[in-house]
Amino acid sequence: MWSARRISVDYPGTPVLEDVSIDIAPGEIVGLGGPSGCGKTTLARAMLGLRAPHRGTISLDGHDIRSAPRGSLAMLFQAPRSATNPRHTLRRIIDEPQRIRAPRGARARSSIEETAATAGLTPDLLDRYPHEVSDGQLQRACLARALVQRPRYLVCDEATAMLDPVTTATLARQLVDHAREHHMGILLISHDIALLGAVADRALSLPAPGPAR
Ligand SMILES: Nc1ncnc2c1ncn2[C@@H]1O[C@H](COP(=O)(O)OP(=O)(O)OP(=O)(O)O)[C@@H](O)[C@H]1O
Repeated sequence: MWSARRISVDYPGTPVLEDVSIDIAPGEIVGLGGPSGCGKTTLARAMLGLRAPHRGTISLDGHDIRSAPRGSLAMLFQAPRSATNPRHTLRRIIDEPQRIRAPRGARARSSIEETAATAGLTPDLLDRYPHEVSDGQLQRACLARALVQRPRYLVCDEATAMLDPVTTATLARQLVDHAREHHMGILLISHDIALLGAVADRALSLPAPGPAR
């Protein structure tokens, strides 16, 4: 179980999250909505251990998130072009987490092809550079990069916002299938209520920012 328990997070001079709790079980897809600026990305960053709450705890299987094994959590961002190196092929982009952990090796190579296929990428695209593929194809490479280490939990932060509805639906379906098969929990952040309704097991909403909070 991946949990935030009664967390509060501030940026200097800006209280963002106040007493927020959330649990995500293995294989569960939890939607997170709410108006712009309400703190969805901030909650995701806290859940990933990238921003410490000033109150409350974040844990993975009951242990503090800071001791989570490397590769157990992954994140898929909104804009693939700003999340990838334009000088690297898609193959190298997908391989990046493994290159950091275990340089070279046949096992890594074969899992790239496999993971790319899971993310809906055909092998002929793997030797292309980001400027030679569409946004949707590049986002699939980012998804493959996120999945290549078999994370136990994944955050998707508006990850389909720049894709057309058909590509979004296909990508979401592939992601859900993967999550079910590998018992991977997903925190799915989106403004798209229809997407959350179609894909999430349940959805939460953060309140609007403002003095009333
Ligand atoms: N690094 C930062 N420093 C200071 N304030 C920040 C920082 N990052 C975000 N904020 C502020 O925190 C609040 C919540 O931002 P956050 O990005 O978490 O909201 P969000 O719900 O994800 O918004 P959106 O739906 O527009 O992406 C906003 O008021 C934002 O301006």
